[in-house]
Amino acid sequence: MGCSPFFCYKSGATRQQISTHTEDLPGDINTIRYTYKELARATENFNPSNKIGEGGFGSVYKGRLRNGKLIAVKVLSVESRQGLKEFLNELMSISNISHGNLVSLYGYCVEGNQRILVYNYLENNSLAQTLLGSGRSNIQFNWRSRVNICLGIARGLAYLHDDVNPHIVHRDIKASNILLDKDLTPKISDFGLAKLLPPNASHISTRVAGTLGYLAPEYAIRGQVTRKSDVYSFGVLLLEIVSGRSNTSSRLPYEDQILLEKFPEVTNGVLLLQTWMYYEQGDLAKIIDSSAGDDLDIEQACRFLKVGLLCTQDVTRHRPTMSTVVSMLTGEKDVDSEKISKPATISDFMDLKIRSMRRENNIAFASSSTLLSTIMAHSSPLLSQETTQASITFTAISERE
Ligand SMILES: Nc1ncnc2c1ncn2[C@@H]1O[C@H](COP(=O)(O)OP(=O)(O)OP(=O)(O)O)[C@@H](O)[C@H]1O
Repeated sequence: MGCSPFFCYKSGATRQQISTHTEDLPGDINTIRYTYKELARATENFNPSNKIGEGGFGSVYKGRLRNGKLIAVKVLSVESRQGLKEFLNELMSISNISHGNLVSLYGYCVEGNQRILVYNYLENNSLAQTLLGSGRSNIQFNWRSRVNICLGIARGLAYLHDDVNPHIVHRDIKASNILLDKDLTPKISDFGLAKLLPPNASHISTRVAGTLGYLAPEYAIRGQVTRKSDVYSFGVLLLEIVSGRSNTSSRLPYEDQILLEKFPEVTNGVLLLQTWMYYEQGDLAKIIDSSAGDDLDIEQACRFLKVGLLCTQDVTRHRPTMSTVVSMLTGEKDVDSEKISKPATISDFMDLKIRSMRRENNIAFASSSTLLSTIMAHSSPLLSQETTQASITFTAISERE
């Protein structure tokens, strides 16, 4: 494990102190600085045919360096101020750490308005586009490969949480941030929202960011970042990998429509509640992806699902640490079923909030935008417009009503 001057706070710089002006870039970033010309050459002038993705940060291009190495070049969109902050954040979060289940940052480029990150190129795209995508991928995720993916992500997160000093909370663990190499080894990517936990701090308060469906409720409500908020997101991801379904998908198989009758307020967290429902009925195997392959080990898959339920418990101390999760996934440690109760979903909170606001204000919301702005005005100051993904669901709730 690397311990950079930044991570040990020897540089005296904290994330908050670093301004977003180019000239104030921290000098102790332990990685290669590329010229814009080099990266333009590698990507054939950022040719659209080399574009492999688009995220909140900007566009991602595939490229080849002069030494033949394939790279992924992430170009920050110029107008994105928030992205600029994330650029510095990502750079500092991962430039000095390395683990087999984290993407490797090769370097960066800062020239004029340009801010670019350069990673190793991962051949098999993200879990969101392959396992959970709409049938465009021809990768077969048999059970063995899913076990390796779940374990790899758990190990990568345990490393960030326990082995790096200060500890890192990723804050945006989700299927589109898990990239796969040619052997389907998972690599955690996108450290734009990562937070460094100061030594001895149990949590830090922050503006809420992240992605709906994976957000731990206490983080969404109070903006408190702890390692347990990542554990929650990991739990959701674990259920998605075993079931092959997205937690936020509104497209449910016909036989599962009953779930929406049972929990009519739910617009996301569907998979979580579905898993809980089958767990209560003693029929957990029903949620396992039917295309998990001939090598499926049903007992192991059910254990993974129980770990997912444990990770998404409402009470944070009932969620295991990531190193315990690793032990439970490998079978070294038993899963304590007695600790499993109904998982928490952010929908519980939003529905409650809407109802209590209605009671308080006696209002019928005229439109989704009125609803959204009223919620924002009444919410904890930590809940902000930055929570763009959450906004979508606020809207969805109001439209359904
Ligand atoms: N190192 C890489 N190797 C191969 N493809 C990559 C790499 N990094 C990113 N990509 C591709 O680019 C896409 C966009 O990545 P990016 O991290 O910018 O956004 P995202 O995680 O999909 O979305 P958001 O920024 O909203 O969280 C990924 O889904 C993936 O397809």
